[in-house]
Amino acid sequence: MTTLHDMTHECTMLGKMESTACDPHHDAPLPEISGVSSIASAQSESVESPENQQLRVYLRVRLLSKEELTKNEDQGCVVLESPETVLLQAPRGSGSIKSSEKNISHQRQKFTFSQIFRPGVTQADFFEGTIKTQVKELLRGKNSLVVNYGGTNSGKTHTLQGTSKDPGILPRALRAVFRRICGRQYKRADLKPYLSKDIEQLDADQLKAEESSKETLFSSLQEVRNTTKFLSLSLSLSLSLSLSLSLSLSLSLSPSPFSSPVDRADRVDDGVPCVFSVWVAFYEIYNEKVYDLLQPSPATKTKRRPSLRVCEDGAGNPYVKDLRWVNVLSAEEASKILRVGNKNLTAAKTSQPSNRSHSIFTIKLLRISGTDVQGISEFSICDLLSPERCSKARTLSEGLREGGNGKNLLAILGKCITALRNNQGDGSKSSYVPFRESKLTWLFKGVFCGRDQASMIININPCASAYEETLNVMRFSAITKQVVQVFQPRSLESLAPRLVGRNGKPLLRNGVIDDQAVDDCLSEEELLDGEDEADVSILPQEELLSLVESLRVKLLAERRKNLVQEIEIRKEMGDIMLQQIMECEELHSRQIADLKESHEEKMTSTFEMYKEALKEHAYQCAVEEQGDDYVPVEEYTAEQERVKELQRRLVELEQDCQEPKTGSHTVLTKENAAQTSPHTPSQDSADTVRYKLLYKEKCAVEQLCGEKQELIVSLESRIRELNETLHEAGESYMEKLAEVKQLENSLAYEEQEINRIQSDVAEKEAELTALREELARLSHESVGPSRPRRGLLANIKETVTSPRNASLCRTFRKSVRATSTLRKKT
Ligand SMILES: Nc1ncnc2c1ncn2[C@@H]1O[C@H](COP(=O)(O)OP(=O)(O)OP(=O)(O)O)[C@@H](O)[C@H]1O
Repeated sequence: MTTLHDMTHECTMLGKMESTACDPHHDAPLPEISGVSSIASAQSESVESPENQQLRVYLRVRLLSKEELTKNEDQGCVVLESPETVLLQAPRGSGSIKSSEKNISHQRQKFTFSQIFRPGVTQADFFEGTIKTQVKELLRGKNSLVVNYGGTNSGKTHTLQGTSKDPGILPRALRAVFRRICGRQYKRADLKPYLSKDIEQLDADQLKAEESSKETLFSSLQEVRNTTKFLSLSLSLSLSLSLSLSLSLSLSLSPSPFSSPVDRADRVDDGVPCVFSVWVAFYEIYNEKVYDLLQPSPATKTKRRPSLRVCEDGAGNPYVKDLRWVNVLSAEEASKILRVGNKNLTAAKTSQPSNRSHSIFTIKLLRISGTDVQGISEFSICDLLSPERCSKARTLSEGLREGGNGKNLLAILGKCITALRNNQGDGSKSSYVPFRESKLTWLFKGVFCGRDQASMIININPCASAYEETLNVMRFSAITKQVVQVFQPRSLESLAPRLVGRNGKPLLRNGVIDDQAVDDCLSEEELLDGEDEADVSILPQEELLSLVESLRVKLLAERRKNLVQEIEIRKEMGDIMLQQIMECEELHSRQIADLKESHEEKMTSTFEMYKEALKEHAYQCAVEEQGDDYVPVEEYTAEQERVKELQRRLVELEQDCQEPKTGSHTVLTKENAAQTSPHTPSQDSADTVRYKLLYKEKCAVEQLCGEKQELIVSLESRIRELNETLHEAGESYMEKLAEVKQLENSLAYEEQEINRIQSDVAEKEAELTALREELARLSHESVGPSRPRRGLLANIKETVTSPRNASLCRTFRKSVRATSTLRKKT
């Protein structure tokens, strides 16, 4: 019962892990069981030092075909900057360019990867650089997952399966496994994987059935029939070989790429005397339903393929119930299984064209020592459906079923990875990792709990026409790249596989058959089967019956306990999810209210702005229409006020004017009345005095008004006179101004004249000086015998002495004098 208790405890631990994902700072030691084998302790060494490593994401860029090159698909959309960095550049005319014309950063996006493989990389180099280490780890007992992802026509199949001449990573992984276990293969298929981490021991009948079903599976392959002769020949040869020679049989059966000589260094040699058994399974997840690809497709289209359930074992490890596991003895056999699965996959696709799915190929490796299974490890390769196909594949009803319920696998995968990344951020947060939302994430929850290794291969197509899809794929991969995987210490209980009977109860303990466990197994069988219970009753052993009874009670109690725990866990998860949903809802409603408020404010201010603009526009239009006749509103209002004031004053004045008349009239009337009606004398005299006073006042006011009127008239006439004078003065000023202008013009003219004359004078003076100099020279020459003057000299003499020239000089002097006088005047 110790084992049962430990399992329950671990189940609770897993439950916690599930709701909060893994806590990288969780150091609490997990329960251990005593008496573990050497393999288990070897594993515990690595357990003690958890290894943190980033989820490795590899990028492979597909080679462009000749056809694509002629279609000008190579527009440099994918630029490999370094072995880790790639730059995506939107091609001309793409949607990205159009939508981000203003934002250059949208046109060029950079992504980093663990490693980038150039288009020309060989399949062998790609395998060596990516998952080879994971395959090695499989042989050391570690579970791992490889996710192959990419857009349509991006080379996913080429990367995963390749061709017979140039195989992809999956055939190479199978080959590597068989190469490494070469010579240490467990040839019998009597130890079979059961549930998630357990082993079922097959009896002779089961073994026969297993072998015949494998035969049937292989015979379903068309090509197997074609090569039967060759295989039977090889098999007969192999049977005649000794055991050591038969180790290389798998290689001799393999096609050329698999026939390389066995590398001894590659073999597992850890000093532990154990052998290995390899089992494979191939299944697909389509529309959240799991289908076994090793089960033949139904013959008729109307018949549906049976779907399988995903369950969890007692330790909380998920597994596909009733999945077919096939024992393979060579890489060639494993490849055949792959081909059978592919065939069924294609058949399913043909029957339903939209039926595209995520397919998973799993290798389970059993490490056997004697009759004891020492360890079991798993290596899965998942081929994810391309994002475009994913959306195309979903019809309306499927979309409602899948998308409407938030069951889009890629979205969930993204959510799980994001939650895992958040949890690994600073360790303070613990987001809920929703791996149960999809079958795929549930099946590989070990990865999300940080127990198992994982890597991702991203395939991209560098064609310009595939740019948008490539960008989406890269964005998805960008989430995964940031995840740091933290390998949690595992309980040794979970590491040690258990040999179980048909009922799933462990039959082995520390390598020897546990009689008690076998008894328990039988008893449980009886518990579950009423008919068998009747058989027990005929057994003579009373003790056995009482033991059975007590075990039944205990089993019931345990089941109830498990159920309560499950309910509690579910409730806790439900509460957390509800809380998160409510928080999200509250946050969203608050955001919506804020947005509404701000939008309303913006709308009001915009409305006011438009109102003002409209008013201004109307005003401008009115001004333009009215032209000179336009009177501003303010002026018009002021004018109206003035008119009102004048009217009021007019009324007052009229009243003022009427009152005295009425008064005098009243006086007169009263005087008449005094004559006619009998009044008291004192009253009459007071009234008379008052009226007289009023009359006097009225006369004084009238006189004052008259005077003022005269004054106004005289002032007005004065103003008129002054205006006239001003007008006259203005006119004379204008005249004077015109005269001044005229004078200025004439002065300017005179000045021009003077300047001209001055320049003439200067010229003449220069001429005169030259003549004088000439004269002096001539007079100097004339000291000698006088010679008759000729030409110019004779003329100069005449010019100097002639009276006409003397008068010219005088005129010149006069004009100079006049000029200087005029200058003085101005
Ligand atoms: N690295 C490569 N080198 C050369 N050719 C390649 C490479 N990768 C893919 N191809 C070729 O490109 C074509 C498409 O590849 P593949 O069928 O593997 O794409 P896919 O992503 O699986 O397509 P699908 O969308 O149908 O799933 C094939 O003709 C394949 O041979």
